[in-house]
Amino acid sequence: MRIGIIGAGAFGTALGVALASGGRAVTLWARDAVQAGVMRETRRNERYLPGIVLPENVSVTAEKGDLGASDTILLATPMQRLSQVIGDWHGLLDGRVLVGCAKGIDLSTGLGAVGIIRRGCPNATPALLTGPSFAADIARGLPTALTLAVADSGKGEALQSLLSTPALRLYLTDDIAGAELGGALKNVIAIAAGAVIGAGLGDSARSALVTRGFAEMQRLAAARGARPETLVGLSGLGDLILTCTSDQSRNYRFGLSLGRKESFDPSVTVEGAATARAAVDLAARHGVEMPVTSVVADLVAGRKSVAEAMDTLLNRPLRREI
Ligand SMILES: NC(=O)C1=CN([C@@H]2O[C@H](COP(=O)(O)OP(=O)(O)OC[C@H]3O[C@@H](n4cnc5c(N)ncnc54)[C@H](O)[C@@H]3O)[C@@H](O)[C@H]2O)C=CC1
Ligand SMILES: O=C(CO)COP(=O)(O)O
Repeated sequence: MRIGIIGAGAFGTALGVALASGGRAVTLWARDAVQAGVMRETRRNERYLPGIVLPENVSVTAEKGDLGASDTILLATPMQRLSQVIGDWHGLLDGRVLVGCAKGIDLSTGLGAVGIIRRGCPNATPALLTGPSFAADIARGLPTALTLAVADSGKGEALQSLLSTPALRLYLTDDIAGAELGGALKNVIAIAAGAVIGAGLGDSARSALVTRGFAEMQRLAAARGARPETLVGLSGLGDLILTCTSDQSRNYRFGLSLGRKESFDPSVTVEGAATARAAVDLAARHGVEMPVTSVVADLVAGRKSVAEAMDTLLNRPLRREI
């Protein structure tokens, strides 16, 4: 069975490498025919995943039809592009097993990856692959554990074995809302964590912010029907810890640049920037307080400086912890 992957960026390529190294045949689709050609020739993706060699059983293509042989297709494009990708590919995708790999909340609908897949491809079996994993770690075959969220547990188990390898260990859940929101909101908190460190406010401040940020992630997730235990699992707390503490994270590095008042390459995918805005809207709809997310949205939009954002948080009325 050939696994298809749409999106030959860092994560799509890394998953292709990991699955192929685990013995699966993979078709990796890149939207740029020139990039696909270079990848086929050099067996590398130097722009997005430098230093990694593509195994022979990864076939790189820019032809959509080449994905027709794959019953299971991973969607590895950024969140704010997913709706468009599903629209472009609708004829080929509907009815297949579609695994969303994007972390975020769609700005125009407030939906997560599974919600976008369900809306665009009602006859597909949607799933979400999320959790703590840097593309470079996965591609190097380092041990990684992720959450696979699938509503139908029978289909979920089949997919879990198909996408697990000796180094890539998938844990199954049917809590789609919890998995979607954990992965989406941790990126917003990672921007805040980076900003605090970048501005020189210290590790104690970062820990406070990450913990209070986690409290608001849990509040919004509960309001959206997620199970509390999902938020303390790999897709929530696990990914929050990783992203708020590692320079490998683009969201964290973007936060660092805000804190240091440095510029940041706008072509780099920073999912938490748009998701902060989307989460503020969602929180307002549910009457949930999200002060950290709200100041991140202000920071990203240039409405507040890091100093003003910290003042806003520190001047909130004192309250009980829980
Ligand atoms: N890089 C990482 O370590 C991880 C990334 N993710 C998630 O995976 C998703 C994708 O991220 P990355 O691969 O890292 O981003 P990236 O920036 O490395 O690559 C994005 C890819 O999507 C393609 N793309 C963009 N718009 C497209 C469109 N309309 N149609 C087709 N292809 C399009 C780009 O050409 C590029 O190949 C994000 O939601 C990210 O949060 C999840 C776990 C780890
Ligand atoms: O989702 C990730 C780690 O789990 C990747 O984080 P960044 O998108 O911040 O690089």
